[in-house]
Amino acid sequence: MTSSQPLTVPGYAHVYSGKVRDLYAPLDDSGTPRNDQLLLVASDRLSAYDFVLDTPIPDKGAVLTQLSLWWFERLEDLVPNHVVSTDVPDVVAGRAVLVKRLAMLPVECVARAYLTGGGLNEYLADGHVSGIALPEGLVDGSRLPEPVFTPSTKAPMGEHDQPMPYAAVEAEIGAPLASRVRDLTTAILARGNEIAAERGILIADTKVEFGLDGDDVVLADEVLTPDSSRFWPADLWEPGHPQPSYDKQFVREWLTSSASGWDKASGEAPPDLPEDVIAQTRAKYVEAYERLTGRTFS
Ligand SMILES: C[C@H](c1ccccc1)n1cc(-c2ncnc(N)c2C#N)cn1
Repeated sequence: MTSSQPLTVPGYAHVYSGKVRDLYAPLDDSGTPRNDQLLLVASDRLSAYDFVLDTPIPDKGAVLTQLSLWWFERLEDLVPNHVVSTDVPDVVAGRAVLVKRLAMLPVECVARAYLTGGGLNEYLADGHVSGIALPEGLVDGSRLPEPVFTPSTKAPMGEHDQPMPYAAVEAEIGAPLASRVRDLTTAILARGNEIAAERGILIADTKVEFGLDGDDVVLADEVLTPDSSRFWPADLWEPGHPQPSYDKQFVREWLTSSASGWDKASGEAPPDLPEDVIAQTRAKYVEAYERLTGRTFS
């Protein structure tokens, strides 16, 4: 199998591939794809600087899948989720989840507890983020008084999501649903930080996706993973400059060092990662999982 062809999963038909995850549909007895469930498969692929690196990070897919399942359990009092089963084919054991197929809302629901990235750029331009006025004097990494909802569009693969004014969310999905997903998104991040901070991790921001099951709003996709969120080591938090990434710092530092021979501005794909960077990055994913869940990754 070349890296460009999706994995064959017995009993499932490939539906879609994202940067680091793939979607499959279960087949019914006649071999026809069912329309009531999906299989979400997390790969070991890692995305950095808008490139999907050729070098996989062993067990990344499994660690992030198990972490997301742990968070779903801890968020069930806030919102139901789409998980149906973790009984999946051996070829994707531990890194796939059978989920209920939902009518997905066309909004990337982002909440920010700390100011950085695109939110910081918006703030520096006019003191607001997503149209919400923030206190003066904030800098890169500043903690916000409370999590802020900063939705964006669902851009096609390879393009960047665009900030979506709250009024546009209301126009798209209606005011009641917009209010519901805003409140849920900020509550999920607040809950995540309550738990993560006790374990030495700050979750600066997160992206969640919701779908509808009839009239019910259901939490979908993955939740509070280092792929959907910015994880920062709490002991290194220092507002005023870019914070080190909990999980991607080794990759970023090597890729931007002279050792890689890569020029980020060149537009060329990054080189393969050396074994030590792969091992260190794997260890950080496992460490984040074990610190947050208190479980041993196996
Ligand atoms: C963006 C994301 C994706 C995940 C994994 C790989 C590529 C894309 N995605 C999720 C759905 C989706 N559709 C219907 N029901 C659902 N429960 C879900 C979910 N989750 C569609 N796309």
